[in-house]
Amino acid sequence: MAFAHINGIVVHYELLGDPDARNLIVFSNSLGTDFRIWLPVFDELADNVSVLVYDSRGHGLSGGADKPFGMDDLVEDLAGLVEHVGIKKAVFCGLSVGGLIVQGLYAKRPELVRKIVLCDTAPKIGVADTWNARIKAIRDNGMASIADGVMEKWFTPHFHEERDEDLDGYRVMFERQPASGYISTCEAIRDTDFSDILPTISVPTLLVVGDQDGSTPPELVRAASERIPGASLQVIEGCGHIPCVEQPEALAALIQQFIRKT
Ligand SMILES: O=C(O)CCC(=O)CC(=O)O
Repeated sequence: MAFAHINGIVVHYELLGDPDARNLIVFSNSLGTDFRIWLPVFDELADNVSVLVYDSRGHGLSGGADKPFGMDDLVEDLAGLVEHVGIKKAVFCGLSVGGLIVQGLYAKRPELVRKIVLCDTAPKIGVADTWNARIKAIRDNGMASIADGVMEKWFTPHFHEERDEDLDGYRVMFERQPASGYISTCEAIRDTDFSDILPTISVPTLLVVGDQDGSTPPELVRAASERIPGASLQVIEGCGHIPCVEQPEALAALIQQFIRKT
C-alpha cells in the first residue's frame, strides 16, 4: 500500500514485484471499483510478472473526488503515476473506463506502452442520456439506489446465486465510492469517444469480454477489436462485466499467453 502526489491529488497504488521486470503490467480499474478487483488476477499470474495497481481519481483511497474532473485528468494521473514509480515501458490493461484511460494514454504517451489489454471496454461506452439519468439518480437518491442494477451488469446470474458473500462485498465496494468521484467519472465516460484512436494503435493488443457483459456487451467489444490493426479478441464464457473478479483464472491465462508472445 503506497501513496503519491500526482497532478494535485493523492493516488493510492501498490507495486507488486520488480518495476524493471520485462513483464510489468499496469492495471486500471473500472467505474465504481478500486484496485482490489485485480488482486485475484495477480494471484494467478506467474512469478516473473510484476504488477502496478492503483485507484483511479475519485475512487478508493485516491483523492480528487471533491472537484469535477474529466478523461484528461484520468489519463494524466496514470502517466504521472507510471513516471513516479519509474516505469519506462509496460503492458497496460484497463477494464471498462480503465480501458478508455489506457486508450487515452496510448494517444498521449505511446512510448510508455509495450502492449495493451482492453477488457470489457470500447472507444465509446454508453450514450449521454443513460449517463445523465444515472448521474441524476445518484444525485437524488445516492449510490445505493442504483446498486442492484449495477450488480446485474457486473456479474452473471450464476455469480449472484453461487457467490452471495462476494456479491455483497463488491456491492459494499461500489456503495462506498464517493458519489462525487463516481459522477465525475460517469461524465468523463459520457464525454469520451476514442474511436479515432483505435486505428492508430500499433502495439500488440488483446481485447477480452465476458459473454454476459451487460455494460459493454461482446458485440461492442468485437466492433472495437475490428478497428485495431492486428488485434485479437477473446470471449470468456460464463462471465459478466468484471472478469478479474468473476473469472480471474481465465483472464490471467489469457493475459499470460498474450504477454509471452513477442
Ligand atoms: O464499468 C465501467 O467502467 C463503465 C461501464 C459501466 O457502466 C459499468 C456499470 O454499470 O457500472
